[in-house]
Amino acid sequence: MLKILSGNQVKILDLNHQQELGISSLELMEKSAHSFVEWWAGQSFQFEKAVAIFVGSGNNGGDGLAIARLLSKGGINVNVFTCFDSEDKLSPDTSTNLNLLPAGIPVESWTLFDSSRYSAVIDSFLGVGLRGELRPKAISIIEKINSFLGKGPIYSVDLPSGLPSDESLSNLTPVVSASFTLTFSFPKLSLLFPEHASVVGELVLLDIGIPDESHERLEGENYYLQKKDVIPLHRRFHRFSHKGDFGKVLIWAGQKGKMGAAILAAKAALRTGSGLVTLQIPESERQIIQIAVPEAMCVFDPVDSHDFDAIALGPGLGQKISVEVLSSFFTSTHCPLVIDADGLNLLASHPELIAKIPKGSILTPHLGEFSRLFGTTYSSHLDRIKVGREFCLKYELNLVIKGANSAICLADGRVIFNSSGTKHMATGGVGDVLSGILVSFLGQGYSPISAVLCGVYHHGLAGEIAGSDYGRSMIATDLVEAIPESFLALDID
Ligand SMILES: NC(=O)C1=CN([C@@H]2O[C@H](COP(=O)(O)OP(=O)(O)OC[C@H]3O[C@@H](n4cnc5c(N)ncnc54)[C@H](OP(=O)(O)O)[C@@H]3O)[C@@H](O)[C@H]2O)[C@@H](O)CC1
Ligand SMILES: Nc1ncnc2c1ncn2[C@@H]1O[C@H](COP(=O)(O)OP(=O)(O)O)[C@@H](O)[C@H]1O
Ligand SMILES: [K+]
Repeated sequence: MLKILSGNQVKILDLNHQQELGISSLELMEKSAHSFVEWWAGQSFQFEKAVAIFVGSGNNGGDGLAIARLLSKGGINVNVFTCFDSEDKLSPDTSTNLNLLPAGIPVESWTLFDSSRYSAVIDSFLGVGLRGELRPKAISIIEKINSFLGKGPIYSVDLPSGLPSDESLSNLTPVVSASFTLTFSFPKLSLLFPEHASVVGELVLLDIGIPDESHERLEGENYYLQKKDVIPLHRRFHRFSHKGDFGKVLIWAGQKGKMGAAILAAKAALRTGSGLVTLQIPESERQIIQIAVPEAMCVFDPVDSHDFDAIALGPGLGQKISVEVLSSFFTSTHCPLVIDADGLNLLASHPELIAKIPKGSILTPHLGEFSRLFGTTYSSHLDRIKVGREFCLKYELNLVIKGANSAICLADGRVIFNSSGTKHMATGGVGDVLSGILVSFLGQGYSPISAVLCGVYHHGLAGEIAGSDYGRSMIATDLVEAIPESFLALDID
């Protein structure tokens, strides 16, 4: 899995890579620029006017100068705007790239930028080298770049200029507001925080040939989960596999008026491959379930949890369950649980129960549920992750902090950011689907860590697949129906 490094570690990563493979920093810069331009070529952009490229004096600026040269070579009209006072200040590779710039490309000071004369802007002013508070001139440059907002797309190279790589900012005014951020090698931590969504825009990760193992050798506990990581985590079944092998799961969900949550979770569990799905629901609501999900069975009284391989608790459940019932359920249950929605709200009201949750269980709060559970309204994702990580280590639980790039805090202390998903998933019931997927993997005998990684990844991928068909009209049911395609995409049968 790809380790997310800090901005400070990038230089060490580059140096190690140079020493091991004999690739110079200049060659790495060239690779970065090539990966940017290749992505650009794949987008088939058609711009009437020129592309403005803002370049700083560090290596981020060097990337921009190499990009300017390559785009110009490809027939694109580019104009370079320098954000430095004198060429003496340039990093060595940036200086080399300035000298390599073809004579025909206009090079002017950033102060001369007139936003009406360009179709697009490339922001390669500041990258991971930003340190401390922005200086007044840098703020003016960022404001100049942002004067282009509303006139066309802004493509930020590595990071939106002004955004520190590892911090959470409460005030985003002096940060470039990118339409796309194209980041090299690994996503910088701050690009994954919801509070920065408005400046990061669409996030694109560009491979520059540094293998995951080179990242792994450096310190850190944050990772980025991709398709290649989850494929080997899947269990393979054979010709003689029977429904018992695929697990018996219980979903304790639903109340009058909220049976949709139970239906979505049950369908998702079945589509993920569960052998047998049983719903624990109020008896008055049984007909809804038996008609909507004929494959599922129903029980109406508390059951013997030993009869199940995994149990999900919470979707649409309401909060009328007594603390005594919940406490004895946790104490008598030995299989791992998935706890979502009202299950989490009940825990928030009775935090003394947390210690009784079976080890390895998966809790899936969205940001609101997270704040309720941890008793404070968090505005910084960095704080959420820190608190979530300590919680998981203390109680040996796994926590999915849901949203774009859901952050998965594992019981072993790692924090894993998911790469799959789409904004079209922000619609009611999509979280219930996740509960069904997760309990299904647990029931199929996946370890809690494999279940949470496979589950969160498939959920996002199914969201992407359904989103590409339905766009903003996508509903949670579409995501359930896309689960089969997400297995096909990973070649899992
Ligand atoms: N493996 C990879 O990821 C690869 C990374 N590569 C690229 O290198 C980039 C990192 O380059 P880097 O280290 O040279 O730093 P960079 O972001 O250009 O910033 C330095 C500039 O910021 C300025 N500055 C700093 N603080 C400031 C402040 N508070 N307020 C105002 N200004 C401030 C500082 O000014 P100075 O303090 O020197 O006056 C200097 O001008 C990385 O993001 C990626 O794009 C690729 O080329 C190769 C592979
Ligand atoms: N913008 C987004 N990008 C990617 N995934 C998203 C986005 N918004 C929501 N999601 C995902 O959709 C699900 C929503 O869950 P939740 O808020 O519990 O919904 P509900 O309670 O309506 O079922 C989560 O898994 C979350 O990660
Ligand atoms: K930048």
